[in-house]
Amino acid sequence: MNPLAVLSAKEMRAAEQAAINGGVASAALMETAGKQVAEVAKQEWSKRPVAVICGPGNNGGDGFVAARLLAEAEWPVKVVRVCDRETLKGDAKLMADLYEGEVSEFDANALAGVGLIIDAIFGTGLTRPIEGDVKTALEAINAHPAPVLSVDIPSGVSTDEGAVLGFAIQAARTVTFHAKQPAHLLFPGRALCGVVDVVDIGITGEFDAKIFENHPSLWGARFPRPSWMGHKYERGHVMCVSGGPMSTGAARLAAEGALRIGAGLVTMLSPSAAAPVHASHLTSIMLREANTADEIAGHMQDAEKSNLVTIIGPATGVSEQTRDKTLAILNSSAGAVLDADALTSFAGQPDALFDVLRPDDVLTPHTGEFSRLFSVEMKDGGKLDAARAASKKAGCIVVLKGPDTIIAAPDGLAIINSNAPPDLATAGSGDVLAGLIAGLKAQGMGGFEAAAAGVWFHGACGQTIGPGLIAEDLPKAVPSVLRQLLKPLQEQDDGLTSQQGAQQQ
Ligand SMILES: NC(=O)C1=CN([C@@H]2O[C@H](COP(=O)(O)OP(=O)(O)OC[C@H]3O[C@@H](n4cnc5c(N)ncnc54)[C@H](OP(=O)(O)O)[C@@H]3O)[C@@H](O)[C@H]2O)[C@@H](O)CC1
Ligand SMILES: Nc1ncnc2c1ncn2[C@@H]1O[C@H](COP(=O)(O)OP(=O)(O)O)[C@@H](O)[C@H]1O
Ligand SMILES: [K+]
Repeated sequence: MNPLAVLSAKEMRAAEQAAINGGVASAALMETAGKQVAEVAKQEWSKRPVAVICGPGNNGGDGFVAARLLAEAEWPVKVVRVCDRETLKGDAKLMADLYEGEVSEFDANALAGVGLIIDAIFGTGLTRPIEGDVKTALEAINAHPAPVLSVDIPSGVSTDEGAVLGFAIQAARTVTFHAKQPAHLLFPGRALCGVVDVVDIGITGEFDAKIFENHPSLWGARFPRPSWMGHKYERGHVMCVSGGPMSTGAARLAAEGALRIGAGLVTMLSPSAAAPVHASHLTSIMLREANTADEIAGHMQDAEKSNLVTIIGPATGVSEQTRDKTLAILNSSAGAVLDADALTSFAGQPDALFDVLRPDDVLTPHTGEFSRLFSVEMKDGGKLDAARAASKKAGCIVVLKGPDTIIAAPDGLAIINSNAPPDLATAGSGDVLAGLIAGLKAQGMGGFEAAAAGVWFHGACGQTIGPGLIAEDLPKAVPSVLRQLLKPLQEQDDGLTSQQGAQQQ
């Protein structure tokens, strides 16, 4: 299975069942899961008194295995149950029976003197909000100074959404099995996991995953590189629609993003009143006047000369005019990246937009713009489903931005980004992202891959700059990230070329 695949709770159960159908005993899977938890505890912490807190299901079963193996390694172990003994069944009961030490019920003294807490209370089987005695136990765990190692997922976090159901454990580290689940990548779940270890427990076989964690190995093979004999017209053309004279910076940031990521030509389409402002700033980016939707449509005819992608939205203003200009782009043969005001201009009449979007067009809303356009209230943990549903509804690629940006395609495929530092939460950074995506799309990447690559690049540039980042820095960081990304790909190519040479000799 692709190591970047992200599985839902249902898919995890299906993968587990497929392994069992293939001849692996379910108790063997639990034994390996508990063993891996004990191994991580031993690797990460010195020997110390450990409390293993076990819940009523198989997550608790993993806890009993870890407790047995840590006790065998002569760790001082205390097992604490947060359920009635009678509720344990199947493999969890088997593992509880195999544990020979004392098991107590959770009370005020349960955590006295411990230096590590293993949270095996709830995993993928959490079905309702945490309350009552269980909540009291979780609160006591979070209030205790010892670090927490969570089994599979911090108890209280919903696997498929990453939302807190009532109350949740704050872990220092989380050991999960076979593949990550959405909650390991989506906030607030991601922050509650601490460091995530994905460990093998013997589940093999292919799985038709629909969700992936963003990484160059998903799209690196299609990442554009200039060819020896190439010229600028082969590297695509990005046009960027500017706002009025007092709102020109956002469009320039987008244009610079597109140029830096390798678009052969970038042209600013500016209202006449704003053209002198752009003229005093732009050098390698070309400038043309375009005041009306008809004039924008005229410029879109350049799509016949080279692969043209047009960005509209960054500081273009929320207006009927922006709506008409957007429709002019979508009714031409130019590709489109729609951001900010181009999206909000269709709030209240989204069908006028959805009716003309094409499958490869890209929308890049932040959660506010998303809520306005798709008329959904964003709630914690609802992001993945919301982005996938929106993509299907709009019939194009949707990039729902934030610390855990989702890239969704109408066929249900989705990528969750995980490399963006919080320094990116600064004015204009989203404008640069629109430019990066458009620049990659103009160079021939499909909308979904261009969006995933652009979002990853944006995060990598953010990391390169770090604290103090302003949006203007992002395009300048592109060359060093490009160098890092393309070097391993170049080495692969060189290896291939020398092998071919050796074969020919
Ligand atoms: N998939 C795999 O490959 C492998 C999975 N493995 C492990 O199995 C784990 C999943 O196990 P699981 O399905 O038994 O669910 P789990 O999370 O233990 O909890 C279910 C129990 O909690 C209860 N309950 C729920 N919500 C509650 C609440 N708010 N407050 C109170 N009670 C609540 C619920 O009760 P019910 O809803 O039925 O009333 C039920 O009794 C998975 O995370 C991993 O650790 C590994 O062993 C091996 C390979
Ligand atoms: N806390 C955060 N951590 C990481 N990235 C973030 C965070 N907040 C915002 N971002 C990223 O910063 C960019 C902000 O874009 P946007 O909200 O459109 O701002 P602007 O319109 O000012 O450009 C998006 O790419 C988003 O994913
Ligand atoms: K847990």
